[in-house]
Amino acid sequence: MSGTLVLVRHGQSEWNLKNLFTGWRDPDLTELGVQEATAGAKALADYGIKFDIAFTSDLTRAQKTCKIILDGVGQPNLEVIKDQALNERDYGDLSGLNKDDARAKWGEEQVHIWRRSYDVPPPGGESLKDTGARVWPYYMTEILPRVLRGEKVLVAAHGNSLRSLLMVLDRLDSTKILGVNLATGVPMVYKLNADSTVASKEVLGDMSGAH
Ligand SMILES: O=C(O)[C@@H](CO)OP(=O)(O)O
Repeated sequence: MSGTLVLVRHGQSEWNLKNLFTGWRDPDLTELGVQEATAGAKALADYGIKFDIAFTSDLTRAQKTCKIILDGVGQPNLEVIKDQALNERDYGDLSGLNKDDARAKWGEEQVHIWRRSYDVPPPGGESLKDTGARVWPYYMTEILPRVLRGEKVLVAAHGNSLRSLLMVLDRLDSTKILGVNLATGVPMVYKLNADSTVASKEVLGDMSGAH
């Protein structure tokens, strides 16, 4: 067994609350989002983990979640690497639109395909496959080598950038990933084998309400 990889989706953002497609737009966390990140931090503190390094995206909601977690586990000064490779999937022309308005305009099924399918991009945006094409190489070159060296690594990122990583870690194919939703602020603790496969996965919280 080698190191530990902790993945966490940012807490609720202002645009999650307003039900808007967000993508690369940069809203802040809501008060609830701060509470969710704080609860995730407490779960990790209770778990007893001390990180060696943290990664986050170029977006405020993930960076703040990362900071809240590091403060909560007593590591406020830990090095944090920020990279847009971990950004949310770019929602293109849908960015800033209301998700219910989009359903009324294009239909429930089309919107679900844009939101959760593997390889159908929203107009002008990235599919999950496109997102993976930047997340996976970044994971392979920057994150995984540290885990394989035995480090404990935090990744605070986004629903879809993390879904693309889950396809690799949980061996989910393009059909199975369709039904996967991540709750905000709930840490997923992976222990990896030396060959980079998953030895164990523990979810520190409730994923059931995720949508
Ligand atoms: O709006 C977004 O960028 C994402 C995450 O909130 O939405 P979805 O759940 O549709 O992937």
